[in-house]
Formats: sequence, structure tokens, C-alpha cells
Amino acid sequence: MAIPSFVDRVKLTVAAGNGGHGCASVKREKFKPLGGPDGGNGGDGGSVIFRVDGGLTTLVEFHRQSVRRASNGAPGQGDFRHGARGEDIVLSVPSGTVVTDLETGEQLADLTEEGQEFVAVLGGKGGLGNAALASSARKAPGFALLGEEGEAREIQLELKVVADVGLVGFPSAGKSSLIAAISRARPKIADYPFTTLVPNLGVVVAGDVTYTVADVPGLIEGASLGKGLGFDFLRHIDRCQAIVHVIDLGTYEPGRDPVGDLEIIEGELAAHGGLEDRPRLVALNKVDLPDAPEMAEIVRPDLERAGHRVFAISTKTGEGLNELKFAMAEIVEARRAALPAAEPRPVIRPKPVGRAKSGQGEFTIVKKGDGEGGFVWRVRGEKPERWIRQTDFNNAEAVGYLADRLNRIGIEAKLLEMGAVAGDAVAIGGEDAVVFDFAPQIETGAELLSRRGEDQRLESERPAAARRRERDADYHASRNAGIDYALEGLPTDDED
Ligand SMILES: Nc1nc2c(ncn2[C@@H]2O[C@H](COP(=O)(O)OP(=O)(O)OP(=O)(O)O)[C@@H](O)[C@H]2O)c(=O)[nH]1
Ligand SMILES: [Mg+2]
Repeated sequence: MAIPSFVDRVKLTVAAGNGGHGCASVKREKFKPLGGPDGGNGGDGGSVIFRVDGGLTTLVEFHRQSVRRASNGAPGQGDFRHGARGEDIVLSVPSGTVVTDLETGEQLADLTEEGQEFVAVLGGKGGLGNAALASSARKAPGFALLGEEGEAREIQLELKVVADVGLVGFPSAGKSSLIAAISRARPKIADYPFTTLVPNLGVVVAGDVTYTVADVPGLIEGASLGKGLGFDFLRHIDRCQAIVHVIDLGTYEPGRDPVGDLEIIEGELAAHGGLEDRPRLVALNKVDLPDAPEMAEIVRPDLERAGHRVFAISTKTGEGLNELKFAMAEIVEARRAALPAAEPRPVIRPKPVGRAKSGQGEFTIVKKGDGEGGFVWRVRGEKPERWIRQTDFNNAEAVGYLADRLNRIGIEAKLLEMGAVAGDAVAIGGEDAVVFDFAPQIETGAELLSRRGEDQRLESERPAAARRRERDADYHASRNAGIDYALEGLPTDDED
């Protein structure tokens, strides 16, 4: 199979596993027809996780398989048996991998440190079984929660080399040869331009300083505008602490000379932007060629006047390489000392989607429509949207439980406060919203004052406030007794 030549940028679909459904089951024992609920919870779906492996240098593996899917959680079963978790998929990436969401263009993670992890898509949560949903107020729930679907997203992986020193220069100036001469890396070297298509990385030891050096494909005038190959690869220099110009003393191309070459490359770096603060060194290469030493001494004063430290080197004979190596080490060491100590990088998890920003904290409500045939009230929020996904709408009891949960965080009260009336449409969620007819169960303050006791609903349904009191009492009772069980309508820790 042909290996693509550009392996430092790939598109990938990652899909997490679905959560298993909770189980609604009633304990069956001989001579005990009315056993308690014993349905177990569904297992969580597996996640897709990226982890930095310092031994890797390319993203080539991702070209072979462009969809990665973690497994689903198993459903709960009777007799309190919980479903197994879906297995996570851990994908190894090289240091310097930047993860971007292809849909939004948002950068999700910048993975640079060995072992650093990024959870790209989170497995769906398993649904609670009816055993976990039981409480003193709802002793035998005839329903369970559905497992949630795992997330899926299209992402781009992009490798940005992480090196202390970046080598820049025209094609064939000898950048890869320099890496080969001062490190153990063995990049491809050839006498035609654009030999290097993917940055090479070498580890250099100079005295007791160890640092990394990367070359990038040759730059030419207009590289920052997309000419040659340079455009795409200038970004690799972004992370370097120092820049070394590799300049060809032996080029016979018309219109080129060492000082002019350096100015053109500097122009491209300036057009790329953001590199102004990086210290520079100048390496005049191929000093072994005839006339090259003279050329080096002609241009040296000009370059030094421009503030550069200049080294005449030959990757062929080794001349000048030691001095250059130690000069690079000096700069790297100085920059390292000046930089703030890197903060330990935690595992990065995806931002929860749709987190509400309203004063309520849990949800937002927006009124839509012109009132003809009623308004549509759109409710957004992480919790309400999740609860919708967990609800089996074929089960009336499950729907009642959902209504309780929605009331508990005040959605119904807020709708009434905003002027919603019975019969209005309430849409919870985004594109795949679930739409209800608004049928308020609780009373507004005004109604309570004027019509208390008259409303049929007070007889047929317990007011939410009373239910809440009951539940809170249960909660405190159980807390005091040290009993830990899932409470009706109250999120348990693992529910959030
Ligand atoms: N005489 C001489 N030739 C050299 C020296 N360094 C490199 N070369 C030659 O110059 C040519 C280009 O070298 P590379 O190291 O591939 O150059 P590069 O800058 O990496 O080129 P690209 O990857 O195409 O941008 C090869 O033929 C090398 O053998 C040197 O010090 N002296
Ligand atoms: Mg090269």
C-alpha cells in the first residue's frame, strides 16, 4: 500500500460507544409475587482518547483507518446485574498533534507532552435501572432510563513539530544535511529542491545540554502566500524557541546571494507572523566548496551589522559544526531559563455541549413564533437535553419522571413566568428537539392566591412543591441513616 507523502494532517471520524439501557425488572421469587425492583444499570459507552506517545513521529497510521469507533455499554439486566462498560479506544499520536473540530474549526487540543491525554468523544452514559430509580416515594418504578448515544465528531489531526530550534532556508541549502551531521537522525538528503516534505527532527547533545532541531521543507519567495511547499510548513516553526538560517554559499542561481537569501526568508517569516521574538543564528553552509570561504568573509560583516551571529560551516567536512551546536545550546538554555515552568497538563476532556448560560444556570428558554396557533418555547440546557435522551417516551411513568425532573430545575415555573400558556409548544433541545404541548402541573403565585383548592389538578396530581418537600425529606432521612440510594428526581453524583 502506498504511504501518502503528506502525513502530518489527516481527517478522522471518531465515535464513542452508546450507553446501555437501564433495565426495568421486578424480582421474582417463589411465593413472593410482589418482589422489589431489581433492574440493573446500563454500562457507559467507551470513549475515544488520544494519548501522546513520544516514540511516534508521524500521523501515517491514521491514513489507514479513518473511522475509529469505541464499543457500546451493555444493557442492565434483572437481579441487579449492571451492564458492562464499553471499552475505550486509546489512539497514540506523536507529540505536537493539534486536534481541531472540522465542523466548527475550533481547536480542541494541543498535545505536546508525553502521556498527555485528550478525550475526543465521550461514551454515552448508561441508563439507570429501576432498582436505582426506586425511592420511598416511588417504590417500584415500572421504567428505567435509556442509555445515551455516544458522541461522534469529525476531527482533523495536524502535526506541528515541537522542537527547540527550527532550521529555515532555501531548498537544497543543506538543512537536512545539518540535522544529519549534528544528530543521529537520518533524513533524506538530495541535490534537488524540495527533498524534505515532512519536517525532520533530530536530538542534539552539546555538552550537558540536550535539545531538538527540526528542519522544514525549503522556503522560497512567496512561501507565505502558498508558493512552493513552505506555506503549509511555516507553522512548524511556531513552536521553536530559536531559528537558524541555513544559507547556501555555493548557489549559482542568478539573482541569489547569501544576504539576499536571508532577507527573502526573513520576509516570509514576517509575513507568517509571530516569530519576531525568536533569537536567530546564521549558518553559512558548504564552506568546503571552492570560493565559498571568500564569499563567507565578504558577507559576514553585513550580516553581523544586521545583528546576527554568523557561523561558516560545512556539513560535509564538519567545519564549524561544533561552534554552531554550542551556540544553539546556549540560546536554548537561556530561553528555557527565562520561560515559566510548564504547568502540568491535565487530561483534556471535551467541553460539555449546550451548557446553559442563563441566570438559572441549568437552562435557557427562548420564545419563538408569532402567537398564532401558540408560541414555541425553546428550552436548551445540558441537563434537560440529557434527560430527554434518557426517556422512554412509550412509558407513561418514565414521562412522568421526566416531568418531575424538568420541574425540579424550575423549567415549568420559568415558562409560566415568561407567559407560556397550556397548549403552547415546548421544544427541548436543538435540531433533534422533542416537542411537547405545555401542560403545567404547578401553579403560579397568583393562581395559588386566587384559586387555591379549586383546581382539579390539585386533586389529580400532587403539586410539585409537595413532591419536592417529600423528596427532600427522603433525602435527608437517607443521608442521616447513611443509606445511599438514587433519589427520585435528584441527580446522583454519577448522573451528572
Ligand atoms: N559541498 C557541500 N554540499 C552540501 C553540504 N551540505 C549539503 N550539501 C548538499 O546539498 C544538497 C541539498 O542538501 P539537503 O540537506 O537535502 O538540503 P535541504 O536544505 O534539506 O533541501 P530541501 O529539503 O529540498 O529543502 C545535497 O546534495 C547535499 O549533499 C555541504 O556542506 N557541502
Ligand atoms: Mg531537506
